[in-house]
Amino acid sequence: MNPEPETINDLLDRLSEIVPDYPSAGISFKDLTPVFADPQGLRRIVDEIIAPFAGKFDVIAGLEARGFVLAAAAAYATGTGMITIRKAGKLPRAVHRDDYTLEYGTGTLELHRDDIAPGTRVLILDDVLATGGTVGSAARLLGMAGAQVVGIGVVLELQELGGREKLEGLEVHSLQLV
Ligand SMILES: O=P(O)(O)OC[C@H]1O[C@H](OP(=O)(O)OP(=O)(O)O)[C@H](O)[C@@H]1O
Ligand SMILES: Nc1ncnc2[nH]cnc12
Repeated sequence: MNPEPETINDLLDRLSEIVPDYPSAGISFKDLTPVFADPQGLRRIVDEIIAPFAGKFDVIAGLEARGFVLAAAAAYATGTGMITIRKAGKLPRAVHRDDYTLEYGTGTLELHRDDIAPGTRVLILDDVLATGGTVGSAARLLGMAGAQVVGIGVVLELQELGGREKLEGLEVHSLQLV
C-alpha cells in the first residue's frame, strides 16, 4: 500500500526555517527558501496556492522579492503572464507608487503604469502575509492602474498580526496559518 501523501502543513513544517530576532530583535522570521529549494516543495506550494483561483484571473502579480518566485512559477504553470511589483527605484518607466508599512519597517512599491490594462483580473502572490501592509499596497497600485484584484495567495499567514482584516473585501487564501 502507498503511504499517505504528506499534507501541505507537514511539508511546510518539515522544510520551513524559523529564525529568531531577524531582521531585528523580537521578530520571528519565517524563512521559506528551503521550500523553494526543494523540488516537491516548490511544485506543491505553487499548485496549491493557485488552485482556489483557477479560471478567475488573467495575470499574476508577484511582489519583490520572494513573491517573484511564486508568481513566475505560477504564471508559467497556468499559461498566463506575470506583473512585477517592485521596491522603489527599480522600474525604468513611468510608475504608480505607494508607501506602506510592514512588520519590520516601511517601504515603497511601484508598478509600471502601462504593464497592465484596465479591467484585467489579477491574482496577487506573495510568500508571507504578516501585517498585510505589503499586499495592501500592491492592491492599491493595481487599483490605480484600473485592474481588478480577484484574490491574494500566500504560503504563510501570521494570524496574530491581523493582515487579513486589513485586506477586507479581498479573497485571501493561505496555505498555512501560523
Ligand atoms: O504583511 P507585511 O507586514 O507587509 O509583511 C509581508 C512582506 O514582508 C516580506 O517582504 P520583505 O519586504 O521583507 O521583502 P523581500 O521579499 O524582498 O525579502 C514578505 O516577503 C512579504 O512581502
Ligand atoms: N515574520 C516574518 N517572516 C518572514 N517574512 C516576513 N514578512 C513580514 N514578517 C515576516
